[in-house]
Amino acid sequence: MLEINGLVKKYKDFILNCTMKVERGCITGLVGENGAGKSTTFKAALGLISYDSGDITLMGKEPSELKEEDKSRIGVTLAESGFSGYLKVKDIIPVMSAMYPEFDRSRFESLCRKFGVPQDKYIKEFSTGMKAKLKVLVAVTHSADFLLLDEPTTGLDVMAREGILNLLREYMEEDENRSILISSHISTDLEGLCDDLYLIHEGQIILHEEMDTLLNEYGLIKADDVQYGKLDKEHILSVRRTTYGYDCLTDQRQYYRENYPDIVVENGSLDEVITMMTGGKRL
Ligand SMILES: Nc1ncnc2c1ncn2[C@@H]1O[C@H](COP(=O)(O)OP(=O)(O)OP(=O)(O)O)[C@@H](O)[C@H]1O
Repeated sequence: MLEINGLVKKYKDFILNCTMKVERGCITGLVGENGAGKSTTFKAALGLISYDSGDITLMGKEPSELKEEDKSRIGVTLAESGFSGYLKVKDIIPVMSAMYPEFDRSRFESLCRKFGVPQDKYIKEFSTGMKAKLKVLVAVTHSADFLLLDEPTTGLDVMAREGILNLLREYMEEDENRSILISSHISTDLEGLCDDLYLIHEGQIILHEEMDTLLNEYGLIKADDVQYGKLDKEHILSVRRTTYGYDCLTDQRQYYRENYPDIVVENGSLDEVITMMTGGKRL
């Protein structure tokens, strides 16, 4: 669905260097802290910004070659985009119908009711969460094959977040050929949703792994100074000094459990994997 190879985008004090792939039928997550380069990646993929080098193929074409018909098969939410505040939801319905041949008006209206998005109120009077929900509801109601969702859950409360994540799961279940690329700095959003995860840090992809592997094979070793000294470092990805010794991130927790029964090896949450990869010393 999307292939990015050696994308380089330079700003004054920032360089993005990104290679990633979104497979058909998969939900791929892009996680990273503020300013890591998530939105820049999305904008480049959609042809909204120029880039210095690299190749991008979106649904088989370069972004600049995408025709209106191709674009109508993509559902997009961008962090800083949105509808004019001087419109009401009922005003944007005819616009959506004109733009997207497959726009499903009745589903859109029913989702607006379900998610508490008012149809008769100016968008400028919407709360942050209402605006965020509206963007996702538009993206999922025109039979797109591919959703590119940049921070779709930002500003949503816990219940609304869960509702939107469920909506995305349903969207995928409806057609096995669909795909989603979703970014977030909230790792728990991605943990229960994505098949595949990329971690971006200071413009670089520093980790790419299947979610199952991350959750089932990664682990956090808690070693004191002596234990750390004896530890085989072969499968250690990063290390962080602690008050009692060292925390070590491994992608083979079972190996350490079997070979070092005296050392604590925790499963490690996705948050811990991210913190260790971005804040620890990578080996
Ligand atoms: N138009 C621009 N001109 C100059 N620098 C820019 C521009 N757009 C983005 N940047 C810089 O590129 C870097 C990456 O920004 P980007 O918006 O891609 O990050 P992000 O991962 O989406 O962050 P956030 O989670 O805060 O939205 C930042 O240092 C930002 O200041």
